[in-house]
Amino acid sequence: MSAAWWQWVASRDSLTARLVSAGGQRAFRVRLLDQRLGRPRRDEALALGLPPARHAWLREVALCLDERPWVVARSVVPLSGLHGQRLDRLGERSLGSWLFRQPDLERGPLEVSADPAPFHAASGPWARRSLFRHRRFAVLVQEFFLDRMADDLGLPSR
Ligand SMILES: C=C(O[C@@H]1C=C(C(=O)O)C=C[C@H]1O)C(=O)O
Repeated sequence: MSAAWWQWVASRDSLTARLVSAGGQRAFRVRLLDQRLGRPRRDEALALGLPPARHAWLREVALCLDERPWVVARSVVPLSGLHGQRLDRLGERSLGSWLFRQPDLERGPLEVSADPAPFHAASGPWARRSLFRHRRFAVLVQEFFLDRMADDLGLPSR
């Protein structure tokens, strides 16, 4: 991985905040692609330690700068840790801006891959995921960096 991509992929603070800052004059927007109760994929259930058929809250978004998606993300939240948090009300507000305001937030190790997003057609160089915990609330956040981000920021292709 190039050093320029490492800066993005290995960062552990809010990606939303980093995108806003890197975007400069461009307008940041979270575009909601889908949110529903459903079955996580097998690898997601494993990462969360959930029994295979257990339903979870699924949220898929595109993080856009001037309406161009730079990152697409899919988050999976086990229902057992949801106590009154209305994630469906989040809508087009960033999950990160809520998450990073929570006290006692813990973030697990980042897992990196070059897998394409299974829910979006645009391709990209890198993907990563990590588990956030805040008391009993847990969310697996999976972020797929897209080629468009590399083009707009003049980053190397990988
Ligand atoms: C986890 C963060 O939030 C971002 C916002 C997301 C959303 O709104 O669904 C999803 C993934 C993240 O990239 C972050 O800012 O680091």
